[in-house]
Amino acid sequence: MIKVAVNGAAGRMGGRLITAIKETGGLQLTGALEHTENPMLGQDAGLSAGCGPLGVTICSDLDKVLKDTEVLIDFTFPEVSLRNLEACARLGKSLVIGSTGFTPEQRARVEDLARHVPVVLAPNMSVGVNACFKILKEAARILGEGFDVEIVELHHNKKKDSPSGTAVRMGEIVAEALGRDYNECAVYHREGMCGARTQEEIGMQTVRGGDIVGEHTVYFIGMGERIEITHRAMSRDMFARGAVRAAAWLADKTPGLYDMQDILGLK
Ligand SMILES: NC(=O)C1=CN([C@@H]2O[C@H](COP(=O)(O)OP(=O)(O)OC[C@H]3O[C@@H](n4cnc5c(N)ncnc54)[C@H](O)[C@@H]3O)[C@@H](O)[C@H]2O)C=CC1
Ligand SMILES: O=C(O)C1=N[C@H](C(=O)O)C[C@H](O)C1
Repeated sequence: MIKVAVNGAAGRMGGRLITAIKETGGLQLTGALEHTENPMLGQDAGLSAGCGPLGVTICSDLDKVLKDTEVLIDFTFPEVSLRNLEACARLGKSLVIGSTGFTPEQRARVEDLARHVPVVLAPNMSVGVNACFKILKEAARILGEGFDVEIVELHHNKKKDSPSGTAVRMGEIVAEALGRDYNECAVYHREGMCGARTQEEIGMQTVRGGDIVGEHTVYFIGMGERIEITHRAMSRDMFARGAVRAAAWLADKTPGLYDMQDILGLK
């Protein structure tokens, strides 16, 4: 049995992760962690997730949980995931990070710490989105400079980071395939007499509302024709199943920074 714990256990993803661990053979839930102020502290993690009692109490003692855990799964915030990665590096534990919104400096710190322990960092754990990443690279390569690229993402009204980690990754993939630097060509805002779009820019648009789980469309807009590559998430379960698959995959890996493309054999 691979011993797996979840950080952010009472969150939207936390509940789905606990359910996915319960439903996956060969994995055992060894801990459910939450913020010290979370009202679900002391509750059974399975009851909180809605999948029946599991005998694991939601707590905030990271070091205690890590002692009896091989892989931690963390869907919270970049600052929290980084702090937990430092603890994992200290104690020799593996970490799957689903949190999004990392700054370049935070991402560099993850890369640094991943020299000591195995880490998966992926803005989207779904098979469908990772297939889109592959398709986008090929589409950008084929379509080249003659098509304007615009990316639109839609998410629920509680999402804190913008654009989504997935949309940024899509922008990076397209930019790289076109020989551009994403940080230089991404345009997040257009208002007033801002002038015509340049050929190089990649427009990044964000929509927030209601309970949208997550939608991403990359538009390749040419003269007289347009290609739209869209992924729509209908529930959070496939993100959770992807993360749990990543945790099982990571259990026997050597230290290093991996992503879902490694796990799915897409590299
Ligand atoms: N990589 C992927 O496939 C996906 C990534 N995400 C990302 O996962 C993250 C979480 O998303 P949601 O679950 O929707 O958010 P959420 O806000 O519902 O859950 C976050 C949980 O983390 C807890 N938390 C905050 N600080 C903590 C701390 N110091 N220690 C322990 N727990 C702490 C909160 O109390 C909350 O329960 C976001 O960054 C989101 O973008 C979401 C879905 C899929
Ligand atoms: O916050 C979310 O909900 C999601 N976040 C991820 C992202 O930022 O890309 C993945 C998914 O779209 C859901």
